Amino acid sequence: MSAPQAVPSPALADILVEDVARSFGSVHAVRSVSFEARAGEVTGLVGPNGSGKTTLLLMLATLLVPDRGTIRIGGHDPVTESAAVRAQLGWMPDVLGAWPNLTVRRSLELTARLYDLPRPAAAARAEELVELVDLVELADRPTRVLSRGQKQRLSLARALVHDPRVLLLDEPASGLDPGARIALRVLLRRLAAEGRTIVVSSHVLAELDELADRAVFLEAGSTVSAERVEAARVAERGWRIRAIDPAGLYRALVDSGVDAARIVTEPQGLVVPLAGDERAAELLAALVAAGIRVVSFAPAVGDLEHTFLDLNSDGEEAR
Ligand SMILES: Nc1ncnc2c1ncn2[C@@H]1O[C@H](COP(=O)(O)OP(=O)(O)OP(=O)(O)O)[C@@H](O)[C@H]1O
Repeated sequence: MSAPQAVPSPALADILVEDVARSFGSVHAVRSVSFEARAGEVTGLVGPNGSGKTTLLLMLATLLVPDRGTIRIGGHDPVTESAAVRAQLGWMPDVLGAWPNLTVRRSLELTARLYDLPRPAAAARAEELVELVDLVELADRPTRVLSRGQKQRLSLARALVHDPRVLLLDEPASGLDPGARIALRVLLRRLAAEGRTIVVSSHVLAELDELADRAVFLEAGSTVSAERVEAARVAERGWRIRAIDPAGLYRALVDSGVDAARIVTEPQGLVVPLAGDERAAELLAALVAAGIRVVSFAPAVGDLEHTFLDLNSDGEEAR
């Protein structure tokens, strides 16, 4: 992820959100959110619990009316042109509201019929989708028997039924085992490469790091500014270093100016706080020049997680 924050530029935006707000009584769930999402890209929505991600997605999905601001999906307004928006949009909620007694196959057929597909086309689409999300073996079981991860996959299949150009996914990876997560990532990257616009909210930041082309950070219902995100991204973070000779590595780190009191020993290596890629590159060069046989040298957490944690610690200090 090289460009972590979406910067609005309406000409390129497939989804455009400008200064959107929504309250529930006295609770300001979304205070001021602005961002864009582009076709062919996966945009990640990142924020702590209660920061307004689901409320925002519901407004994009035409299911909740904003109190203020502008939303455009492919140029259409979800409030005044909800039919046009729904026709091009697939929505995967965080909890599947399935028809419990219908089979997986029937529930997909029925969803396709609701999108006006004729009966044979709906059956064929259901068949394609159970294969796509790997539910063939469960296709004739009622949806109530599905596990959480299997329900997530059915929910994704339902979102894809009408081959939408825009996909909104609320926590799609939650409940998925590691294999299913990789399959989801591969599928979403493929759908984006086909030119779709994909917005994903997730707490699984390592997952989003590999999936998202850009990220929008939310904090207490507002988008975090690009400047703050960049400052958090380049702030000091732990780098994990492993060498053939750990004791030699430790000595070389101290000789290179790293504060011994801040070196943390972990089973997978020594963790050292470093600010910025330049400093990391210098230290690696110094270790190699000192004859240390370095096996691995990488940030201890991914870009998104580091930025998220740094922004949150900012927020804590401000409170
Ligand atoms: N229908 C509602 N009525 C009252 N308050 C609500 C309603 N929906 C959301 N909220 C409140 O709005 C805030 C934002 O909630 P939202 O579900 O959008 O956050 P989120 O970022 O999706 O959280 P999480 O990561 O936990 O899913 C929370 O304080 C929540 O309690």
